[in-house]
Amino acid sequence: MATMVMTKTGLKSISALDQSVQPMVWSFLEKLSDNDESPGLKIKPLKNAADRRVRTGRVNKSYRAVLFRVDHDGQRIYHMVGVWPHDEGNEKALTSTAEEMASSVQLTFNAALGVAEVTGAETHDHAAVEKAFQMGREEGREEALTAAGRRDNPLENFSWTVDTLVEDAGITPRYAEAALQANDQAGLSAVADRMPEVQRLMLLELAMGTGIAEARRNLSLPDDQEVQQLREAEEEQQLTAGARNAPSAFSFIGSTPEEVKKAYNELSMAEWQIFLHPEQRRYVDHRGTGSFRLTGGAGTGKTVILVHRAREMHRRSPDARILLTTYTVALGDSLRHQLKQLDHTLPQVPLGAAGVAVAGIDQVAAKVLDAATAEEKGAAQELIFGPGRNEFRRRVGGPQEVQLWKDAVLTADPQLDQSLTQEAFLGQEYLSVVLARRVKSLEEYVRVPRTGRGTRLSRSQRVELWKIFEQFRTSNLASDRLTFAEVTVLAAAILESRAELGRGHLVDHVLVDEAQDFHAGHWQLLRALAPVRGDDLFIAEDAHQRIYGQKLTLKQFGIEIRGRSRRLKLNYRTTAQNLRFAVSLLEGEKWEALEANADDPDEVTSTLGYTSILTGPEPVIIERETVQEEYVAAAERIQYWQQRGRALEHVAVLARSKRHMQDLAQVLGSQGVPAQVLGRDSAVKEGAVQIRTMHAAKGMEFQCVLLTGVGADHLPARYALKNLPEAEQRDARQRERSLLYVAASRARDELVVTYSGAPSEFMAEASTRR
Ligand SMILES: Nc1ncnc2c1ncn2[C@@H]1O[C@H](COP(=O)(O)OP(=O)(O)OP(=O)(O)O)[C@@H](O)[C@H]1O
Repeated sequence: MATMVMTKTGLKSISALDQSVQPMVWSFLEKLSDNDESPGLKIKPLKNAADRRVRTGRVNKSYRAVLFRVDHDGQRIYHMVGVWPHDEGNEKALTSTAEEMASSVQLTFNAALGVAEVTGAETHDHAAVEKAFQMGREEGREEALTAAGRRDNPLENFSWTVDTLVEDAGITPRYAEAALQANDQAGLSAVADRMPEVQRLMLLELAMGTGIAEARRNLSLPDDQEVQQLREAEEEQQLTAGARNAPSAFSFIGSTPEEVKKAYNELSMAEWQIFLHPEQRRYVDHRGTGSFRLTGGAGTGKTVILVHRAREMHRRSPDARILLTTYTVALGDSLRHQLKQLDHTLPQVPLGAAGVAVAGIDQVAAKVLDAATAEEKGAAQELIFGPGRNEFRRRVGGPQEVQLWKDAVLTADPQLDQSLTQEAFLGQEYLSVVLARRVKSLEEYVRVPRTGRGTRLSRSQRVELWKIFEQFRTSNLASDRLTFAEVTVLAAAILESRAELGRGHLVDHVLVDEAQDFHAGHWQLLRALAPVRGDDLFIAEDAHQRIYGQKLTLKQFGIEIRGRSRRLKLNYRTTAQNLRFAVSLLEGEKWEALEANADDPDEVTSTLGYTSILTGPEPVIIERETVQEEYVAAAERIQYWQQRGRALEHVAVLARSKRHMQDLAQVLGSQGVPAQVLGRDSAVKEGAVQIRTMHAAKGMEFQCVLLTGVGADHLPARYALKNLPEAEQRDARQRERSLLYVAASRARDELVVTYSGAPSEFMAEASTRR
């Protein structure tokens, strides 16, 4: 029996194959691990190969697998390099043939890093190289690697030379030279793209400003002593140990046919499911003494880590009750889908059962409340609202809640400045002060600390405001209504009192995604869900993506993350070009995370060192005089993408407000572009572009994104700022800026921004920084 190792290039080449061929590759690997001498496999060495270990094997009539065979210490290992067309009958093939690949690839030991690597594959990857050059030409410029223009190569800031890159960082000399010649981050990513995996990750670490020793730690590379020992070992041992030392490039998928089959059944073809970055792996496995916070820009893999971590925690403790939660129901659905994709055998269970439960945080609150006894509900109501009874039948939020605030202001008729009677201000004050502090009377409200609230209030203003709050509550009580925010604090109160009565907690561990948007009620609920102990809460957030909530201090909810917080910098979604654009929208603003790092308060919200592993065309900005012309230009761009083979359903057209979506659909339709207007939960149809609001694109990603309406008239949206007190206006403006960042960072490959009239102030400011 032989051990099967999947290389990252191997996985990529398999996922590029037709769906009907992919299972044949896995069945080939299964048979190979059982008996590599089976004649049907046709395992053959190749004459004149660059590496004597190389073998080809028959997947089917048209495809051959390319593998390395390593025999060490009585054990046989096959490294899957990939699957390509067989040369017979494929003379005109555009892609490389298996035989061409097999003749050039080598499995080598990188003596500086102590890892094995596959080299030589890129010289035959005609299709990828051609695509990169074509992309560059179509955008009217050379490929980023050789692009002229502003020099902004991050390596230059750290005085790297070819010699130090080669000797200390283990980079192959020709890549070291190319990396130092790159004009900018995008050029560097283009070079990195061609490099063996561990070298690539090392180069990106250096580009983020990490020193060699730290980079080695981040990449979980072996220490000096081990590398030294391996340097002196025989080659077969170097390659065997070197593959284990490089889990980001090689993954051991099994040493029996059953194990290989299990790997196939558990894993689909997505890279993130098999090759986690060593740093991601560390956070998946992290065990701590309390809560932990992971922060990082859009696309740095926070969700991927949470999903893996949920599975890992379940594997370690099958009896543990784990909750994976996020901001909305739709994002919860997407988490559920990703978890299933990662491991369809993992039990997804109802809240509070052993296994992993996945739900939006408001769903969790509703479930707790709905499952509570009448007695528990009564006690919680008493604690939050004071006397009175409500059956908790009707739930309100959104525009309905806005109307209720308007009605309450009209009825209460307070003596207040207009800015203090805006629904946005009242809703925040009610949530962050009245509900969060469980204020039940005027006496309590005039005395309660309002920490973190920007707008100061005098005693008499509080007296007038309380009239509105009281009216709001009285009318809701009479009509049997609860706001979603009220549901969260009631649910928290129910869980707290159960714990106080010694009846335990609902779950053991909570994993939170999109935490930057959670409000005070959500945090109370999260704290009450799990007992305070090791790994109780694992929180993923990005302060730059706060588009709903306000900055809060977690300590006030009994959540202590100081000293237990880390930032991710490597972006897996967005190309270097799009990332630079998105980040330029953020700079020049003061950002605050849920909690600063004690030793470096600005670290959490810094964008310093954000780096992308991908490269592509520069974002395109299209300016037109009128909205109609703008939308027509959008349609033309979509047609251009379509001509280049993009499937329309992978194109997202994002708008600031719902009311623009129908207009967009109408103009796109009139230009012959099929379009679908989607809400958060709508299913996507094939063959039509997706029109969504920028808000609804949160947490999602698309191959191509068209950001429309990024003009001064729409961003920031006037209605979002109207008549608010000054401090609230600042927050609201920041949320609008974040919204643009969220929307811009949804693009995987290509980003186009359109506006009519003058550009948004956010764009104008950013263009001076790019
Ligand atoms: N190790 C990896 N290998 C390959 N792809 C990865 C890896 N980690 C993450 N990705 C991919 O990068 C993209 C972004 O990941 P993810 O959604 O987890 O980021 P995020 O930090 O949660 O983003 P956002 O904050 O914007 O929601 C996804 O397409 C994901 O599959």
